[in-house]
Order: sequence, then structure tokens, then C-alpha cells
Amino acid sequence: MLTVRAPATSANLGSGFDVFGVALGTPADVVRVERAPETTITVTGAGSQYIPEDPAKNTVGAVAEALDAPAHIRIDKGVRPSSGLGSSAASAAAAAVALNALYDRGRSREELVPIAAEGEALVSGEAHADNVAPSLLGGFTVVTDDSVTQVDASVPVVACLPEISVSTRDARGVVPQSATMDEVVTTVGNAATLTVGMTRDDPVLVGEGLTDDIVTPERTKLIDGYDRVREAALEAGATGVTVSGAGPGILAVCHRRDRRAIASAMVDAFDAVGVESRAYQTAVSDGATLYR
Ligand SMILES: Nc1ncnc2c1ncn2[C@@H]1O[C@H](COP(=O)(O)OP(=O)(O)OP(=O)(O)O)[C@@H](O)[C@H]1O
Ligand SMILES: N[C@@H](CCO)C(=O)O
Repeated sequence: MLTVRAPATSANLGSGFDVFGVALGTPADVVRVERAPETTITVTGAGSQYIPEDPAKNTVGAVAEALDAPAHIRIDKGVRPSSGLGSSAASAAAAAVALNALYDRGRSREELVPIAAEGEALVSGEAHADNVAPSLLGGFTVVTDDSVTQVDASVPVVACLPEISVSTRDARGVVPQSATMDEVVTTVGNAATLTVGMTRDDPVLVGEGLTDDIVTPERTKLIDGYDRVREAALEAGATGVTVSGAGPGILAVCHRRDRRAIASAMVDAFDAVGVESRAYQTAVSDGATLYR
């Protein structure tokens, strides 16, 4: 039996819609695999009651199919589904690493990115790789149609997860189909600032670079209390705040010293609008880990 821990991720980071992603230190999914004639799946842990065990409907089933690697697959969910923290991607990334090792397929982590993305195609209709790439590779990743670029980073963050769910499918439905040239120029500037910030592990540049006036304003409407939580995080010292992935998770970038105060301010702000939440005080971290 092989075990893999694959981390939650935060995609988009505001200015990098469908392109940027980071691996988070916590939470994470743990996947265990054993060779078998046919794939079977069991799911336990956070939100497991909402996750299908049918291999044709679970992201790990698509990965087993793509690697031609049937197995008994046990998923222990640390990342709740429909969270904006890359729940479906964490399982897919963990399964890709585990099954690649179990069947000696010899694929590199980079080569596993499109394979794990097959799982994302199953649940959201598109094989976008901006969550699976950081979960596999760690750090900060930039995904385009034909490349994945990774840099190590360890910027401190708080990821606050409210007890509401927003499906990626629904959140993709509100994405505008066009943008003005001014909006594009501003977004390119912010994305470049964020990228430089990641290479320098500079939370101020990363925080500034999160700003996006195209997609994020539409997505925040799906998250009760978003403006209040954002203001509370900024007042507590966050250098920038945005929607995590497709939401409803909210990501605050910060200095390490401010993490605890920001986490508690975000949870209190959600509480003030009647929404329960929990905050992960973490940082941009490593990708999936294989335990033999
Ligand atoms: N192994 C899995 N783990 C989690 N969700 C899964 C898995 N397999 C299938 N699903 C389905 O995927 C959907 C959740 O995926 P979705 O992309 O909406 O959320 P997410 O991965 O938390 O968010 P995001 O991609 O925005 O970070 C749910 O419908 C869930 O049942
Ligand atoms: N880039 C994707 C991430 C969610 O899986 C989105 O925002 O729709």
C-alpha cells in the first residue's frame, strides 16, 4: 500500500484567473492505494457525504483511468468539497502521485499535471490545471495552455472557509466574457507585481498584486459577508485579500506576525453576518508527499 498527502491549493490569486495557483501547508487530503483488478473508492473525512464513490464520478477514478492503474483507493478528505481550496484537485493530485508509483509508470510531477487535470474535467467540465499543478509541484505555479512553471515560495497566508458552498461550475457561470483594454492593462500589471512578489517571498508585493477588477467582483456576490470579511482582514494587517479559487474560501496574504489576528478577525466578521467559518493560518508550501 502507498500513501500520499496532497495539499489544498488556492487558484487564481485575483489577477491570475485560470493561471496562478499556490500550494497551502494545511489542510490536505490523504490517499492510500493498493493494486486491484478494478478501481474501487472509499471516502471519509471532511464533506465526504457529498463526494461520490463511483469511479466514474470521482476525480481519482478519472486519474486511475488515465494512468491505466486500477486500484482500491481510500481517500481521507482534509479539504472540504466546493470550498475554493482545491478539494477535488487535492484528491486527484494525490491519486496521480500514488498510482504513478504503485504501477511504476515513471511519469514526472510535471507530466502528472494533465493527468490529474482529467479529474477536474470530470467535476467542472474543463480540465483546468491551476489547482492540480500547485498540489503536485508545490510553491507558486503558472499554468498556460502548453506549459507549467513553478517557483518555490513560502509567503504567509490565512485561508478562511465559510460554511457555505459554491460549486466551481456555478462560479464559472458568472465570469464576464469580455474586458476593457484598461482592465486588461491593470490586471497584467497586478499579475506581474504578484509574480515578482512570489519570487522574493514578499507579502507586500503579493498582496498588492491580488487586485482584479474583472472576475473577482462578480464572484464576491456569491459569498455572503465577503466585503465585511475583506475589510476586517485588511484592518488586522492583511496586505491583500481575494476570493480563493472559485470561492467561497477567502485568501488573505500577510506577514507571519499578523496571521493569528487576521484569522480571528475574518472568523468574527463572518460570524457577524450569521455565517460559521474556520480559518487556516498557513503559508505557501510544498506539494504532494509520497510515503512508501
Ligand atoms: N475526490 C473528490 N474530492 C472532492 N470533491 C470531489 C471528488 N470527486 C468528485 N468530487 C466532486 O467535485 C465537486 C467539488 O469540486 P469543486 O471544484 O466544485 O470544489 P473545490 O475543488 O473545493 O473548489 P475549487 O476548485 O474552486 O478550489 C463536488 O461536486 C464533489 O462531489
Ligand atoms: N480557475 C478556476 C479554479 C477553480 O477550480 C476558477 O476560478 O474557476
